[in-house]
Amino acid sequence: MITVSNVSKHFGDFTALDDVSLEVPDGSLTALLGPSGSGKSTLLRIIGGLEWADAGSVVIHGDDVTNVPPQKRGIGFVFQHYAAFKHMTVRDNVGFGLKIRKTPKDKIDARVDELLNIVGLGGFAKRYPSQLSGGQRQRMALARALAVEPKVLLLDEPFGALDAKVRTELREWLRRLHDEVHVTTLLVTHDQEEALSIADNIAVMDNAHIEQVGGPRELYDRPANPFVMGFLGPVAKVDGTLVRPHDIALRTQPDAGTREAQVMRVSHLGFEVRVDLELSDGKPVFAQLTRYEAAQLELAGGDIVWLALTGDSDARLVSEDDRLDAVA
Ligand SMILES: Nc1ncnc2c1ncn2[C@@H]1O[C@H](COP(=O)(O)OP(=O)(O)OP(=O)(O)O)[C@@H](O)[C@H]1O
Repeated sequence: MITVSNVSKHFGDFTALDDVSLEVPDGSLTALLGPSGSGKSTLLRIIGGLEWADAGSVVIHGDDVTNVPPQKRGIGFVFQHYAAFKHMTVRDNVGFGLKIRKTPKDKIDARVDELLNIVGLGGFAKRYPSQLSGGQRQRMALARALAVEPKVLLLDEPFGALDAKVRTELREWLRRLHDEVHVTTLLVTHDQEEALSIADNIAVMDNAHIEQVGGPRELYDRPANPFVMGFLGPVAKVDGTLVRPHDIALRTQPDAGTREAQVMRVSHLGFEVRVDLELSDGKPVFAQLTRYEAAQLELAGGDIVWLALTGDSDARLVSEDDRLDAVA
């Protein structure tokens, strides 16, 4: 377990972390999720010892490491732009940490072979980093970080510089890798889909604070506040109630509790159909239907429909914040 207690960090008079506490369970893949500038990397770097906290403590597996230098914390790091040794082969890059720890050569070779197989680079040992794709390089970085058997793996947007398709492949690969090696992992990402799809546990950050910690489903279904709700998925606002647009049903007849609206536009997005509407007070709102629901309603621009809120009422929040009138 990593336990962060009451950590604060300032850069001049700017507050990057304000009294932040977090527990990362043993063996979990936990994501630090939040917008740019929310303090995710700063928190990760403080856990790793690359940055000092102004106040608070960091305990890793029972040891207070608050004043321990990074190389003595038992941590593996991977950053967005991985600094590989260009003049060394993949084998030597991955084995580097073991070599400087004076591990016998046969042991290094065996461990590097094992790791290269785990990260799917079995046939690449003799290549140089420049002969790898961006995704392969990041997998090499993971192998190198894992080589010294770290207690904790810290990943700062490890796939951030790769194109969307490779990023999706690598995130699934990371999840499988984690299921295999079980090392306690903290992943910084600003991508809610990435966090929801691979993390066991997500800490949502905003503005130097952790807003909520929970499993993906819990955060999506029971967000603690409008920020978490809006950051994890689309939100529609109907008369001060924030709902997921797929929790809005459209009816062709009024009923108790329904709300009249006019269809402005119907967009077919594959399985999903997005219906943009205008409420009678002129406020925009949108609903997400399945293509089957939409086909049954035969909606077209200009139609008058009635909105009903469906789904779990815990998944709704009440907010008078006008910035959330129509968040796409
Ligand atoms: N060394 C520094 N000196 C001054 N300000 C800094 C320093 N490092 C970070 N900051 C500021 O602290 C805030 C938090 O930065 P941090 O990198 O932790 O955010 P982040 O959530 O990881 O964002 P991103 O996703 O953009 O990396 C930012 O406003 C940043 O400008």
